[in-house]
Amino acid sequence: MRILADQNIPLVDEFFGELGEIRRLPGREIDAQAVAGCDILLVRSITRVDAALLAGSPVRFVGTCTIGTDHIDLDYLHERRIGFASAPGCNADSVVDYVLSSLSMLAEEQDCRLDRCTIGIVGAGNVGGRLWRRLAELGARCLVCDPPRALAENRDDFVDLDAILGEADIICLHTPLVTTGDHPTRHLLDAARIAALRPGTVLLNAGRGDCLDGRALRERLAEHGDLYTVIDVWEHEPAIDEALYSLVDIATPHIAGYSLDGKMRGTELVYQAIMRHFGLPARRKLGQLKPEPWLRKLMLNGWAPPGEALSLCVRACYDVRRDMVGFERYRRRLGMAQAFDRYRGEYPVRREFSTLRVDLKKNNNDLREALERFGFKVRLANKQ
Ligand SMILES: NC(=O)C1=CN([C@@H]2O[C@H](COP(=O)(O)OP(=O)(O)OC[C@H]3O[C@@H](n4cnc5c(N)ncnc54)[C@H](O)[C@@H]3O)[C@@H](O)[C@H]2O)C=CC1
Ligand SMILES: O=C(O)C(=O)[C@H](O)COP(=O)(O)O
Repeated sequence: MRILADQNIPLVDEFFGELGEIRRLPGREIDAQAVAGCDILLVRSITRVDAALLAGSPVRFVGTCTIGTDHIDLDYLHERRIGFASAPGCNADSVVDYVLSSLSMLAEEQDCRLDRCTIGIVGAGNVGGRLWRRLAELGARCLVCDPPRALAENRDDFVDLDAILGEADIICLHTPLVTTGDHPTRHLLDAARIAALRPGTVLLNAGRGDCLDGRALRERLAEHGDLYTVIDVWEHEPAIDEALYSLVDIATPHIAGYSLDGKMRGTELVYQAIMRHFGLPARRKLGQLKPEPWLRKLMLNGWAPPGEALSLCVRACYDVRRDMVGFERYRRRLGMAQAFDRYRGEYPVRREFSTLRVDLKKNNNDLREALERFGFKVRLANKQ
């Protein structure tokens, strides 16, 4: 079989080498000519997969090593009986780590505590659901909006979006981009809702750029400057609105899910789906291929102050400031659009919180619980 893969997908040789010949291209260069001679197409979110790309090609299977599928014309694949797989949940923990790193940083700057905040979560799937669990365990009050789940599961513990806008100190957007049906998300946060945000609200978007009206946000920030914003996903990536970028507190180039663990898990999930589709045994396992993290453990004294020790572990494992500063450095050198893609292509290795083990020399329940709630593994060293 002939396989064409986005060059930013890790472990392609290791997982797919046995299936045939592999060719790699930058995602934005995958065009109709490139797919003309391939049976399996492996993409990430920047390649639009539709009739314009695939008509007349021999492609029999499309895999996207991402959670989002808004770049894929699923109806077209279905009509043409082209097999398809995405990688649900693959990098959900990485996005949650990104959110916790960003919120911890803001909490530190503003001298406030997350467990005393009301946090609105919009979209409670793999990402929002896991964030909800971790924040609720931390003691934060969470208001969660997910109308499709509220309807399907007949639950009454969800609230509507406007209630969140009026009450939450922090609002985290984790919705997919949906343009049809009863619950579309394009400009879910539109000009009216952005105007309704209370001064001082922290607004974070790590879903899709189009879920939020960027122009309205830019106008509010330019006129009032009264929100804290964390924006990872943007309209018109990679040529994003520079004026908005310059007003945002934490601005990153769509890397919330970019841990090595999340990306490799995405490859493995698509590999498993392809082997199932073609009736072949899936012998390769990610466990055999994943490198050891370079920071495997930290040792803390039991009397470490929980707040400080927690933010030290967060920063040691993943400090969102690294990406803000790194992206800005690229932007100055290359200009926005090129910097956006290049930073992602050359993304430094990042590991999930769950890869870091924290050894506590003496038990300290508050610290142990806080670390575990953030996703770190904790071991009591004096019990070994
Ligand atoms: N910034 C990044 O690097 C990443 C971004 N993403 C984005 O995050 C999105 C969510 O990821 P998952 O949670 O894994 O997806 P998921 O499919 O598990 O969950 C999405 C949730 O959003 C809900 N939803 C749909 N329409 C809604 C609406 N109008 N209002 C409120 N909730 C609504 C769904 O019912 C579902 O529970 C992805 O579709 C992708 O676009 C995902 C991974 C990385
Ligand atoms: O998984 C998703 O959905 C994402 O948004 C990806 O993490 C984005 O990565 P790329 O597909 O743009 O490399």
